[in-house]
Amino acid sequence: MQAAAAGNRPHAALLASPGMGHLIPVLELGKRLVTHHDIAVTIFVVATDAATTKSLLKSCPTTNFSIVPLPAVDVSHHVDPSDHIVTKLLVMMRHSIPNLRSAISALADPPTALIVDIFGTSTFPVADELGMLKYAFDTTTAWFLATTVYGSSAEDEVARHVNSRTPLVVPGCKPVRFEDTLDAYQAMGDRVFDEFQRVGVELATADGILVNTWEEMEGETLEALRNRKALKDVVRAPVYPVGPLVRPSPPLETNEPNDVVEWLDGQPDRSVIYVSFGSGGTLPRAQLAELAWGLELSGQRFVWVVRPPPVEDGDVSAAFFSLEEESGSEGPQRYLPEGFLSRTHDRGLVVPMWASQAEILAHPAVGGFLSHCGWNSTLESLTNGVPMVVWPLYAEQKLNAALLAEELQVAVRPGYNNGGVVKREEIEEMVRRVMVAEEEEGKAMRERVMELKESGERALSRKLKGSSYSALAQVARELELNHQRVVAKARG
Ligand SMILES: O=c1ccn([C@@H]2O[C@H](COP(=O)(O)OP(=O)(O)O[C@H]3O[C@H](CO)[C@@H](O)[C@H](O)[C@H]3O)[C@@H](O)[C@H]2O)c(=O)[nH]1
Repeated sequence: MQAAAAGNRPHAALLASPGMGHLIPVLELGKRLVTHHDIAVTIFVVATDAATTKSLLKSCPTTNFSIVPLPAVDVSHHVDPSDHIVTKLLVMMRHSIPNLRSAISALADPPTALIVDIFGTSTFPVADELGMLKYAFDTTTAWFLATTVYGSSAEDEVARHVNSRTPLVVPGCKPVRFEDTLDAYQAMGDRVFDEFQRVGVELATADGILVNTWEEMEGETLEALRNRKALKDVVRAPVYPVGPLVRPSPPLETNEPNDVVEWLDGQPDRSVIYVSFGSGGTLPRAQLAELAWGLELSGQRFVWVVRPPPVEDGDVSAAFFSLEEESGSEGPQRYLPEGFLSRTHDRGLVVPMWASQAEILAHPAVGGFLSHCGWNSTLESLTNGVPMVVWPLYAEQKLNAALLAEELQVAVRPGYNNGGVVKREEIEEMVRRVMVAEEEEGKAMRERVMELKESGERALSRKLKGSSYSALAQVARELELNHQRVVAKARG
């Protein structure tokens, strides 16, 4: 834990739900509020893997920035082990409300705003009780935000979408195909659906919603969230696109020895495809084998972060709460095809469980990313100019895949196969389409990615007063005004 935030500037409490995919963008938002907008920040973190969290703290500001872990809550009596990951997260966050309330109340410098990620909206009443402004931070796309809020107000339309497998038409946005829809909608009738619908309702009560996207990335959807009557009526709160907020790769002087980076140093530029399924993704055993074969047949260099297959084949988010290294010495050999590691040892690196992804994607040797398209991984890829093979697994990832492959055309994706195994030939072909330098398609994708990378940089630029910089500056102004009101009231 670092020193408590203090001083006369506005102070915001940020709340991160479990999982690196939520903690990382919340930390980045906090850093930016401190360094660019002179806001003091305290970040409350609900149970996340301690070792990896520690590694993230190295690049955090040392003043006006504190991190407070909230005590772990035992929700085993409130969720079933088979419940969807989204249900588990939402229940954990709800049961963290008393801890959050006492932790905020214990701060010497009381924060005047609460900013929560999308799983933390149930804590808004704490902000109301303590007279704080309340903001949500959508750590994924504007399209997801529009769908979630609209879907919570149009249950009949969602039911039609699910039952007749027709697209969900969210006003002003690209329609959501059933095949790309949110996990929570596909599970209509299960607990996760009701839990998720509640998020949409709570989101609509925020004083503002920050989104990790930018104007050039999702201009049309952002416009719909702002101006289209049908959506504006359900969203109500102003929407602030503040992205792309991504974890920087460590600056050179703080680099620690890293085997993967050393290996990449020896490879030609843009010759390596990086393969990873985010902080919680795993593949069933049969799919792991096909992926190994596909990579081998593609003839391309690769770095692959591998996790053991889940006990239940369908449980593709199995590693979400547990990133423990495997015990025993066999490691990935146990579940990869026999001889794969020795046949590919001169052009491939298999990394068990976790790799320093931000550094890897920033390396010039990396020319493609096969990813589950979690939004942080996506942004890390785009901001490094790396086109993708997108392989969505759960949550809103199919929506992201559609955006990347069809709308932005910076990725290829497997055909729909109803959850079956993607075959080695298809994997080989996708990898080659992105990686082989002579492929026109790959070249065109790379150019589009570079345009997005540059537009993202412009959006964040303080000097150019870019759109995302200005949106966060507006939020900071609101915090400042509220802070002044609170100070004036306290003085009587
Ligand atoms: O070996 C690894 C694996 C992951 N990461 C980092 O962990 C983060 C993973 O985030 P993300 O790519 O968004 O994946 P998830 O952890 O799966 O993210 C959850 O949160 C995202 C943002 O809300 C959603 O888009 C996803 O669907 C949801 O699963 C990224 O910053 C990665 O760089 C590493 O550093 N090393």
